Amino acid sequence: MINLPAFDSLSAITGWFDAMPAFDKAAADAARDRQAQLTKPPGSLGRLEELAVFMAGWHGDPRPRVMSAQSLVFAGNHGICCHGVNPFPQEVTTQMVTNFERGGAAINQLARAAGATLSVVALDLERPTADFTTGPAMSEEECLDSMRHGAEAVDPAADVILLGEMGIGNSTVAAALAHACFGGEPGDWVGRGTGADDERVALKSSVVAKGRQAHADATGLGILAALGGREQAAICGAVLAARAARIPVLLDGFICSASAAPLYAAAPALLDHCIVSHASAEPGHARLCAALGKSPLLDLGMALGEGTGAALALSILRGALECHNGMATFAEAGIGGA
Ligand SMILES: O=C(O)c1ccc[n+]([C@@H]2O[C@H](COP(=O)([O-])O)[C@@H](O)[C@H]2O)c1
Ligand SMILES: Cc1cc2nc[nH]c2cc1C
Repeated sequence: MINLPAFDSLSAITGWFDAMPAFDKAAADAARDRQAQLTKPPGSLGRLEELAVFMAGWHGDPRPRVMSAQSLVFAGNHGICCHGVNPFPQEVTTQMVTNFERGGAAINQLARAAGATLSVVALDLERPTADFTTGPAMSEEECLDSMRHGAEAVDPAADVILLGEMGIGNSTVAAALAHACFGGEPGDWVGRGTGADDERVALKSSVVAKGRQAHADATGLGILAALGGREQAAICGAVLAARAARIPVLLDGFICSASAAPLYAAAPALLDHCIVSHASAEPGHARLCAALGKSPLLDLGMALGEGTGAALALSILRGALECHNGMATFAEAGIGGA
């Protein structure tokens, strides 16, 4: 398990932030130097070059490798489903967890294809969070407990962590988190999720507006407890644990990015070791990525969740590191530089 102080209170967690490991600039500079010597025109591997430098800085190693990749899917249920924000019934969360366990979901195929292990963590599915329009979704203790579960699930031996989620109704939760962290109108963050029609989209906006009204004073990790769900809290715990162990993180789509937003609201540098793996088809994701200062790696028109975009991004990351470590330099290949 990764060594972190006890998850005693949300304010105590905020106190850890300054002591979290930072990017190793010397290792990143050495990786950048190597990129300049590889047998290609400078910059011609585009984002792959940035990925290699990013991995070097977080691993503290100019020649970073991905020997072990862990995909983590957190599942939770949500009190706001009582408003009818979800086209699919809430039981689908548990049914999909069974599907993950039997190997039948998209993430099973994509994690295997990308060479990642898959761990699924179901968080108290029989006991949905509370309806955030009338009170906090989670008590501080409930929120801390889910953060702890998320942190404990991270494999300290992993070289990269892929985060994903499953939770019927959580596109409304994600919109509420993004709205509370970054402002704007509820409609800026609400989308169709698993297939809401226009009427249901309008209902989702009104639920998000009521949630914000009910928790207007919430800031930072207080937003996570007030408006989030257990899988969102677990994602935050996993992001913190990965950071403590210098393990880079691939965040999945809209829901996963919004889940991490309260950490950004508490201290923007806390997401420096995270990459947004793909641009979700949910319309609020572009705005959310801009607010987080992240540029998604892929854009495949996907909006599934489960960590599917993160699994696909792992293959890109592997390609980047194969080039970084395996290519010859101009000197080695006897090719004249520019
Ligand atoms: O992360 C995304 O980009 C994303 C976009 C739309 C839907 N989802 C998934 O769909 C579920 C939430 O949708 P809904 O309609 O029930 O709020 C949840 O299980 C998410 O994993 C995920
Ligand atoms: C079937 C189904 C699969 C999912 N995977 C992630 N969210 C989902 C939502 C539904 C409804």
